[in-house]
Amino acid sequence: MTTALVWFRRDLRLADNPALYDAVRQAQRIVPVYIDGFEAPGTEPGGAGRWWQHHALAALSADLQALGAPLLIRRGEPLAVLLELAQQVGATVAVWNRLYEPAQDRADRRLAEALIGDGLRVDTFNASLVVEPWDVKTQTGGPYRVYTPFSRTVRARGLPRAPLPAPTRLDGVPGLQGLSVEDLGLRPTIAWDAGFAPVWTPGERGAHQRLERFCAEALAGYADGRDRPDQLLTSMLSPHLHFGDIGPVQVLSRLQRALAEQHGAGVAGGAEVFEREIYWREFAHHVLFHFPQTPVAPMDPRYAAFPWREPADYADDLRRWQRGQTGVPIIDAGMRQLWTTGWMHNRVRMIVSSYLVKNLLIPWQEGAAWFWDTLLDADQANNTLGWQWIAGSGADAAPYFRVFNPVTQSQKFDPDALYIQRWVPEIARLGKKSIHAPWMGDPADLARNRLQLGHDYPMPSVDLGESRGRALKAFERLKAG
Ligand SMILES: Cc1cc2nc3c(=O)[nH]c(=O)nc-3n(C[C@H](O)[C@H](O)[C@H](O)COP(=O)(O)OP(=O)(O)OC[C@H]3O[C@@H](n4cnc5c(N)ncnc54)[C@H](O)[C@@H]3O)c2cc1C
Repeated sequence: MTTALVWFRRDLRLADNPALYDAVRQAQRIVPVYIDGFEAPGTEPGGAGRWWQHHALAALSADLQALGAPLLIRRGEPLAVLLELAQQVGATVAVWNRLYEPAQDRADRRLAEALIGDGLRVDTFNASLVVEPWDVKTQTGGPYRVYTPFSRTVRARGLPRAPLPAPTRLDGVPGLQGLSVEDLGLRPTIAWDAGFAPVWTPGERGAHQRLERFCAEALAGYADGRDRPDQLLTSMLSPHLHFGDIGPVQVLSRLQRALAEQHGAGVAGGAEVFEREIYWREFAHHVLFHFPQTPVAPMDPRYAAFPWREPADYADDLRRWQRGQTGVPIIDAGMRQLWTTGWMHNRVRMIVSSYLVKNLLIPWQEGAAWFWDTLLDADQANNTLGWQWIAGSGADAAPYFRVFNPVTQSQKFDPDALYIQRWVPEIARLGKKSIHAPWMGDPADLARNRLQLGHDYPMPSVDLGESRGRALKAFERLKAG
């Protein structure tokens, strides 16, 4: 009788899980295992991510229990844990799904070699990308640095497989002792997570509910509405994709079905744009894998000399940005949405990051670190790509002279100020002319609402025009060398 260890990591699902699928085909007994703290240095989840991990693990654990092979949770060095467990249950096979952060990939390859050296058979699979980073190359044989040719090549290949079914039963090994999800202490001790549960259902079922809602209610309006933070037109699948509650092959296959079942230009256009976003995620993983220094250093080395402000000088501005107290309503709305729900709309992520990096001249790494701790979808590939894109130093980045004007962005993408009203209640009653930029607002409107700037709501610490000019000069000096 063959016994296989199935090592779960960021593939917290039963359906379309190639490692689990393979194990069920080649072994009679399955031991699903999760190893606390398996992450390579630099990829450990932040506070919000740990909350998600807790709940997604609890959901997976219940589902595995129902199938007959409970999730065994252990703690320690993966090599020691897997070897000890293999010996304990007489396993001859270990399987897992690959991860692509460079440090994790290196650690996994070393681990596989060591396990094979100890006589185990090791099989690893792709569960979380359409195309693995080493599977596509430019015509000259190097990695892609530009999104459009990357996505053209990858999309032309189509999906690598149809989604795999979930097992209907599993034969486990009875009597194994492990930790409970609760023992891992993943939930915050200070209750800053109260706003997460009303919005999110981590785990496989929650992911499919999101996807179904998106196809039924949002897909047709996605192409036009995805930039509107006041509307619920994006999928909100990002944390589910990060933790592998669902995989991109499942998402794109469902999209194809929606296209076949629903008709109309809206759906076709929405599916086209949505698919492109999924391929931005693929691109981010490709770039991170081939440019492993990018989570901490600019991809374009010229930017290493960028004249950022010094920490002692920017500490106060950084704190105001983090707390949603900058005095610029769309920025504060976004930062408060992030703190409360663990997620921020993509358009607003671009606006708040541009403000931090360009208007405040604070290094993008500070923003990336805050996002890492507070985003439920914090993902080294996507977060790095997003921040370097905004800073102008990354792959296929926004040109350095593109400085988002938070006021015009706010007027354009939150035209009725519903998003601001929701997240910045202290100014919610201001009229349309004042609410996007109270410091330039109608004094009578402010007085009518008994709103004293600097007292009831902050004054911005920088002038938007001047700070934009300061950033452009700094970028020009850098370019001139
Ligand atoms: C500064 C900055 C930091 C970011 N940090 C992260 C992060 O840590 N984790 C993260 O998942 N996304 C990050 N993004 C990308 C994007 O904002 C989110 O993926 C998106 O807002 C998630 O919402 P959604 O699932 O409703 O997206 P949808 O619009 O429904 O898109 C579907 C999926 O496509 C992928 N996607 C969409 N936009 C992007 C993008 N620009 N880059 C890469 N993948 C994308 C996501 O997996 C997303 O779930 C960041 C963007 C910026 C500007």
